[in-house]
Amino acid sequence: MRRTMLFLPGNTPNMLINGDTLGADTIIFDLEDAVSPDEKDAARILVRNALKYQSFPACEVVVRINPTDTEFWKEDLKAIIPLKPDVIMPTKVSGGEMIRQVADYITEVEKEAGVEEGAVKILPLIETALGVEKAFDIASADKRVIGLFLGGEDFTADMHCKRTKEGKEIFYARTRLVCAARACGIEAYDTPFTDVEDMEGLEKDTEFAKSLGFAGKAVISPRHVDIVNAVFSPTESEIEYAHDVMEAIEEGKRQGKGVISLRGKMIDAPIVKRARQVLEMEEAIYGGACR
Ligand SMILES: CC(C)(COP(=O)(O)OP(=O)(O)OC[C@H]1O[C@@H](n2cnc3c(N)ncnc32)[C@H](O)[C@@H]1OP(=O)(O)O)[C@@H](O)C(=O)NCCC(=O)NCCSC(=O)C[C@@](O)(CC(=O)O)C(=O)O
Ligand SMILES: [Mg+2]
Repeated sequence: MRRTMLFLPGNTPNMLINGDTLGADTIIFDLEDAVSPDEKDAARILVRNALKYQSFPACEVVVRINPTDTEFWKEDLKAIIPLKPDVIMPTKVSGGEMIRQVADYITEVEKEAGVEEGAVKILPLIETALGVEKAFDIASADKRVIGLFLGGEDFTADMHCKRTKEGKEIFYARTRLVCAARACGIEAYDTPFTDVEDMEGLEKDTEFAKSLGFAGKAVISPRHVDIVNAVFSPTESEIEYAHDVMEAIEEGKRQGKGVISLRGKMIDAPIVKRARQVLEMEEAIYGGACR
C-alpha cells in the first residue's frame, strides 16, 4: 500500500531523521533534483547513514537516484544498495533499456555486497514525452519493477507547456501510465501537488488522480499527508458495502443461486473483485498492518 509517498531532500538531516514519523506509507530519500550538484556527495553520505543507523519500521523506504546520463547514478547505487532500501527510483526514464541497465548494475552491487539478489525493487519515474510513450516497455522491462511513477513538472517542461493546477496538460500522461501499469499487473503513482498551502486544490487533484486509477500520490510536504491518505483510503460506506457484497455472495452460494442481487443491483464478478480490494485495504489500514 502506497497511498502517500513523501519526498525528503537527501541533504536535509532534520527531514531525514523525522521522515517515518509523518504518516506517509512511503518515504523517498531524494538524491536527484532536490539536491544541487555540489551537494550530491554530502546527500549520498547522509542518506547512506540514515539507512545504516536509523530503522524505518513504519514505512517503506525508496531512494531516488540521479539519471543514467549523469556521473552520479552508479555512485548512488554503490553507496545505497548495500544498505538494502526497499526500492530504487531511477529518474528521467525514457525506455525499458534504461531500466535493464539500472537493474543489471543493482544486481552487480548486490552480488559484491552479499545482498540477496532481487531484494531491491525498482519504481521508475517517468517524466519525459518519450518515457510516457514507452510506458509499457518500461513497466515490463524487468521483474524488479513494482510500479510507474509520474513526474508532472519535468514532463510539462519537456512538452513545452505550462503546468497548471487543473492538470489538463498531464491528462494523457496520467491515463497512459495507469493503463501501462495495470496491463503489467502493477500500480501507478501520481505526481505531487506542489502548492503547499492549497489544501482544497490538493484534495481535488488527489480525488481526480484516484478516479483515473492511480493507487497513490507523491507529496512534498508533511502537511499533505493526511488528505492524500484519506482520499486513497476506502470510506466507511465503501467498507460496509464491500462486507455486504461478500455476505450476499456467501448467502447466494448457500442457496445454490448462480445470480444474486444486493440493494436492487446484480452482483457480478467485477463487483466482487472490487469488494475484495476494499476489504484488503481495510485490513491493511485498520487491521494492524498500518499505523
Ligand atoms: C516545499 C518545501 C520547500 C516547503 O518548505 P517550508 O519550510 O515552507 O515547509 P513547512 O510546511 O513550513 O515546514 C514545516 C516543517 O515540516 C518540515 N518539512 C517540510 N517539508 C518536509 C518534507 N518533505 N519532509 C519532511 N519534513 C518536511 C520542515 O522542515 C519543518 O520542520 P520544522 O522546522 O521542524 O518545523 C518543503 O516542504 C520541501 O523541501 N519539500 C520537499 C521538496 C522536494 O523534495 N522536492 C523534490 C521532489 S518533487 C519533484 O522533484 C517532482 C518531480 O520529480 C516530479 C514531477 O515531475 O512532478 C519533478 O521533476 O518536478
Ligand atoms: Mg523531476
